Amino acid sequence: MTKLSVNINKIATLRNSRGGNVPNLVQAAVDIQEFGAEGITIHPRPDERHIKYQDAYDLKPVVTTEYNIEGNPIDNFKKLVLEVKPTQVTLVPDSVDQLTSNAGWDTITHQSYLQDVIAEFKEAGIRTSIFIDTDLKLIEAAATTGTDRIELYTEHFATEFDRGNRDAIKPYAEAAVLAHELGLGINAGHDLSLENIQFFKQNIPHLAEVSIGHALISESLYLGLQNVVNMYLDRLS
Ligand SMILES: CC(=O)[C@@H](O)[C@H](O)COP(=O)(O)O
Ligand SMILES: NCC(=O)COP(=O)(O)O
Repeated sequence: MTKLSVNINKIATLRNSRGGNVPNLVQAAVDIQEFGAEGITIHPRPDERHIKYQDAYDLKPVVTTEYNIEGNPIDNFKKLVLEVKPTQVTLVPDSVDQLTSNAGWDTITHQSYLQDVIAEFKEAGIRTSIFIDTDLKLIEAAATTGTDRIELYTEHFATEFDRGNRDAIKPYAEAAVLAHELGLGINAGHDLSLENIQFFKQNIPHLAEVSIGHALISESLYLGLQNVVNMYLDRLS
């Protein structure tokens, strides 16, 4: 079964645009879970452009499914995650000012750093995942970091899918097969959408979770949030 974790960053973007509390992020998380989503994801960036650090604390009591906090493990982020204790932390090698996530970890170069950070979160009882590309050498090195899971970075797949290139799925399928053989759980995310999610799901073995935000919230502007959540669940079933 592949769990749908809804990334609510873009709801926070809308909320912040007027400086108040509309739409209410906590209520949105409650409703999204009632609509059937199996997780809530947030990505508090250092500039708090959308999710604020306080949101991570405010959401903790209402996320009764799986709570996934994503980010670069800088000191403030590590402190936040260790205090909030979500179900899962997903480590992403983002720089402070980049527009969005655009690369996975170099698990070879950063092997010892990742080992230390992952050990700290695992010691706190938090499941770990690391954002990664499909390079098989990087997948192999991910296994020795001690991480519970990897999150396949799916932007390239989504871009190629839009161009009609269905062969772009092959590196992701190969990476998933290797990761499973190495004992790694498999998540995926970035630019997944109603258009591409079913094809992705059908071709990726052992897919435990997808985290989807930008497309899902954009699609909800036209089709409604509850309807879109259920459309994703149908495509993932
Ligand atoms: C790691 C990942 O792919 C998502 O967390 C994505 O980065 C969302 O971040 P933004 O909503 O800031 O684009
Ligand atoms: N980890 C991916 C995520 O949380 C959402 O990415 P996107 O769907 O906003 O591109």
